[in-house]
Amino acid sequence: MGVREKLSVFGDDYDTRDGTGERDYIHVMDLARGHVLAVVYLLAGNDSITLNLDAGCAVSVLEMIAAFEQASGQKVPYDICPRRPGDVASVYADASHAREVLGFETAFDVADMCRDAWRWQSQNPHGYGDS
Ligand SMILES: O=c1ccn([C@@H]2O[C@H](COP(=O)(O)OP(=O)(O)O[C@H]3O[C@H](CO)[C@H](O)[C@H](O)[C@H]3O)[C@@H](O)[C@H]2O)c(=O)[nH]1
Repeated sequence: MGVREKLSVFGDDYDTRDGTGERDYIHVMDLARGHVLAVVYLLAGNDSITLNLDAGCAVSVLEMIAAFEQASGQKVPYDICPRRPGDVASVYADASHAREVLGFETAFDVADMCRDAWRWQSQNPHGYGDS
């Protein structure tokens, strides 16, 4: 925010709810907790398995922009641009395996993600810096 003049939204003609790309976003705290549950599972002597840690639902680019505007109280200026080469319309995962095996559930939603991202960004406008 305040660095680029506008956000480029890569395509609004996908076969999705609003035409923009959909992705399955997860709060970093949920992701970390999922990893802890996985370590506990392995330390209990269980075999290695492959599973998804995710929210299990798709959020579009325009929905994410709206959530970020809500969290920040600021307009996010954007342009609709051509599709980005290689992008697919919608990517989301099946969260049921992690729920059944690890008891994993996400505790945070997109509003929480935007709120926490905005708080960090506001407090660290230039990132972590060099120190
Ligand atoms: O400035 C931007 C950036 C992203 N998007 C859109 O936002 C969505 C998410 O884009 P990301 O680049 O954040 O994530 P992707 O899921 O498309 O791709 C990421 O996850 C992939 C694996 O799923 C690969 O690791 C890839 O390199 C990595 O960028 C897409 O619909 C993309 O078109 C925009 O509209 N504008």
